[in-house]
Amino acid sequence: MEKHKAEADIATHDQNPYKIVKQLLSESVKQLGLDESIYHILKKPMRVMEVSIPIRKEDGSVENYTGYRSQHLDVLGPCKGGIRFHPSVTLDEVKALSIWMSLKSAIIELPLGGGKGGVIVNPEDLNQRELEELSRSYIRKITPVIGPEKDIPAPDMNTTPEIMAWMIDEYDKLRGYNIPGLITGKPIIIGGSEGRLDATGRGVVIHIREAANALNIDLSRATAALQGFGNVGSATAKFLHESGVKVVAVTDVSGGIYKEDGLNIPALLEFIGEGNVIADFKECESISNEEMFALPVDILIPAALENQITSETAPSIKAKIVAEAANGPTTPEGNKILEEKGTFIIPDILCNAGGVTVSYFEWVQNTMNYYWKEDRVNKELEEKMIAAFKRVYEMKENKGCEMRQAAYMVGIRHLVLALQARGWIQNGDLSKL
Ligand SMILES: NC(=O)C1=CN([C@@H]2O[C@H](COP(=O)(O)OP(=O)(O)OC[C@H]3O[C@@H](n4cnc5c(N)ncnc54)[C@H](O)[C@@H]3O)[C@@H](O)[C@H]2O)C=CC1
Ligand SMILES: O=C(O)CCC(=O)C(=O)O
Repeated sequence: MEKHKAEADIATHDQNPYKIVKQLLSESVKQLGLDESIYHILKKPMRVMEVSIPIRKEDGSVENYTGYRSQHLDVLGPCKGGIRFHPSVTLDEVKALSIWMSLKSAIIELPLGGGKGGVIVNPEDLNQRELEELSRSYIRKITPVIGPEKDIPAPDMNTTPEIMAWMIDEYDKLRGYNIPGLITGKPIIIGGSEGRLDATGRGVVIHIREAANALNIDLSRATAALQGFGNVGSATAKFLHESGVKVVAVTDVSGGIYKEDGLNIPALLEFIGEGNVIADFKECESISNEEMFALPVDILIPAALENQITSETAPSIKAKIVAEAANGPTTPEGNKILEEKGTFIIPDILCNAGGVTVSYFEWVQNTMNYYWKEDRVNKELEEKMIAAFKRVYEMKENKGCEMRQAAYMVGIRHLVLALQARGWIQNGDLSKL
């Protein structure tokens, strides 16, 4: 076991998500009164794979892309987590995302570990054939480390059910038979789950509702602004609108739109569903991310990238609730500023856990080869989200800390109990847990 101090190991974190998550792990291990060795166990993924993915482009040239798969810890069950296609993917980002997956599953008490994958690529630079080749080739390269009992990928930024279908098809070809439990977030016709597409956004809005109840905020009079209108952002907007919340601003990579008396969310969903971008939606004012963060709304939802709420953007934020639908949207400096203002933060590892929860249901259905109706999926999702919110909120109240520390402590507590049961921690004093 390494003996050096956690503080020295972390050094300055700037905006590196791996350093940020290590800092949070270290603080939470200390706050739980656990031995520092627990931090040293949790800080490192158990396995990381880097692959090269040469693709023949349409013009005959070959481009060699880099991909990763990080498996953090499988003491609770097989690793699980999405695959991201994005030009800013780094190994440290994928490692951090895999640690967040472990914590997320532990908070929800799913029998799953944490995994995450990524390829450094801008999918907009590829045509459909090249994208399919990249997806199939990536899965071929990581085949030795994945499987329904080892590590189960799923969608994340810029990856879709169609991409999941290519990936599982490639894996099935290599293995020689149909293995639906390999990947979740698949199209329903080949074993996907009802409700998975909307699950992350549905979960985000359940947590917003629980937070609003705790803060005595009437959602039918509340306003919201959203960064990101992809899988997570669009579903979040839909359920917010259905809950009576007035969504006044939305941004995506093309730009942003604002309407003081509320955007027409059903029309916007239809418009985006037809392949358009936010910036082209008519009869609204244009707005930048920075302007949107500063709006006098009740709820602010980052649902795109990491490191959006920073020392620069946080001071202008007026929202009472920040619901982190994205992974890692707030830097430690941004977080400190929000906490000082008394903003209620629903941390990513709790807020966006609806996705992996329904992915878990999909994997269960694949294993049983028996498929649930959407009502059952949504009901069981709701139960798990409410129970997880309660666990984190109670930890916050008991320890007198903020929601983020509470979520880390709930996740770490669950992981530590599994480590102890497996004999990794011999004589640990876990009585305070
Ligand atoms: N898909 C899922 O089930 C889950 C996703 N997440 C997280 O949610 C976040 C979003 O993921 P998805 O919706 O799946 O990705 P997506 O690829 O479907 O959508 C991403 C959205 O972010 C927008 N975006 C990109 N750069 C932007 C910028 N600079 N400013 C404003 N908007 C920008 C894109 O235009 C797009 O609307 C990520 O952090 C992801 O890790 C978390 C849990 C589950
Ligand atoms: O659905 C899954 O298995 C994972 C979703 C994911 O990547 C995430 O929660 O960040």
